[in-house]
This record gives sequence, structure tokens and C-alpha cells, in this order.
Amino acid sequence: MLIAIGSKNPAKIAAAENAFMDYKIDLIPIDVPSGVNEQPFSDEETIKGAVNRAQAAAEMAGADIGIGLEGGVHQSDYGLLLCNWGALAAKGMQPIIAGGARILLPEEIATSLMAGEELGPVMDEYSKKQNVRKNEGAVGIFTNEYVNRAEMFSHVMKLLLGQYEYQLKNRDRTLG
Ligand SMILES: O=P(O)(O)OP(=O)(O)OP(=O)(O)OC[C@H]1O[C@@H](n2cnc3c(O)ncnc32)[C@H](O)[C@@H]1O
Repeated sequence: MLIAIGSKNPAKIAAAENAFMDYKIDLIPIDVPSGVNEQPFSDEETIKGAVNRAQAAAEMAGADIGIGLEGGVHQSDYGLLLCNWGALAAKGMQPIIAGGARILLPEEIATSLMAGEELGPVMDEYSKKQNVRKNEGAVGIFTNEYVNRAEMFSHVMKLLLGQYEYQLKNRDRTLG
């Protein structure tokens, strides 16, 4: 089975590889536009980015399944939440979506984002590290690495793959 993932980010690729461990697959990482702002600012925008990436990757690679994983932030009454969404696009199915664990971002990070900066560079500056987004991620930094970005996306991938398998098995099922 040919699977295309719409990103070359190693944390995202590792999560997809991990989820499809028991499958015989060829996984092609491919850079595609997310079709949303570089820094998505709501669940809706982040979901849209994930779905766009999944569909574009499947189409460009002529794959059976396209995967899109997208990071963003979402405003809440308590402050700015880190949010991550995934989408799986397969022929003849509506896009399947799943969300990842979320945490509140510290106020100084939120302030930088509200001023128009992007989380990737802000995290590198804050942690004095390089490419946090490709490694432990903001979730890794702020949870003392109990949960890193690849692990968080692995959970999203399991939610996607599980729903995909369920829908395949129950294709002919009707209510009543
Ligand atoms: O290479 P791609 O797949 O584009 O991966 P990305 O990390 O750059 O892009 P995302 O679309 O997942 O995230 C949107 C923005 O938010 C940043 N971001 C999201 N989650 C992050 C995290 O956990 N740690 C650091 N930056 C993050 C990211 O760097 C982007 O600037």
C-alpha cells in the first residue's frame, strides 16, 4: 500500500511509520502546501491545514492514503492552547480527522504569537535549541519530555488509522 505524508518533518514521519508498523507500506514524505497560514490560529484552521495536506499528498503521489499532520494554536478563556490535528484521506471516503493532546502555552510564548511570530522560531529562541519543531516540539519542552512531538503525533496517527480500519470494516453497515 502506498501512503503519502504531506511533510518532511522527522517528528511527523516517525509518528506515521510507528502507526503503520504492522502494515506492509511504502511511505513517501512529500512537501505540500497546507493552504492555511504558516501559524494556524484556531482548531478549524489547523484541521483545514491537516486535511489540505492529506489530500494534496495523496493526489501528488498517486497514493492509496494521504496523511496530513498540522500544528497550531487555539485561543481559550484560559490562554493560548497548543493544538495539533491530523487527517487521513482515502479514495471514496470523507477525510478522517483526529486531534492531539493539548496544553496551555506560557504567557510569554502566547504574547510573541499574538504579536505575529511563529511558534517554531519562538520555541527555538525560548529553549536556546535548534529545530524544536522537528524534535521534541513545544509539547516536549513544556512537559519535561514526558510527551514529545513524535509521541503526541503517534497518538493522533493511531486515532486516524483506527477510525480508517473501523470505517472499512463497517462500510455496509446501515442504521436500524
Ligand atoms: O515541516 P512542516 O510539516 O511544515 O512542519 P512544521 O512544524 O513547520 O509546521 P506545522 O504546520 O506543524 O506547524 C505550524 C507552525 O507552528 C509551529 N509549531 C507547531 N507545533 C510546534 C511545536 O510543537 N513545537 C514548535 N513549533 C511548533 C511550526 O514550526 C510552524 O511554525
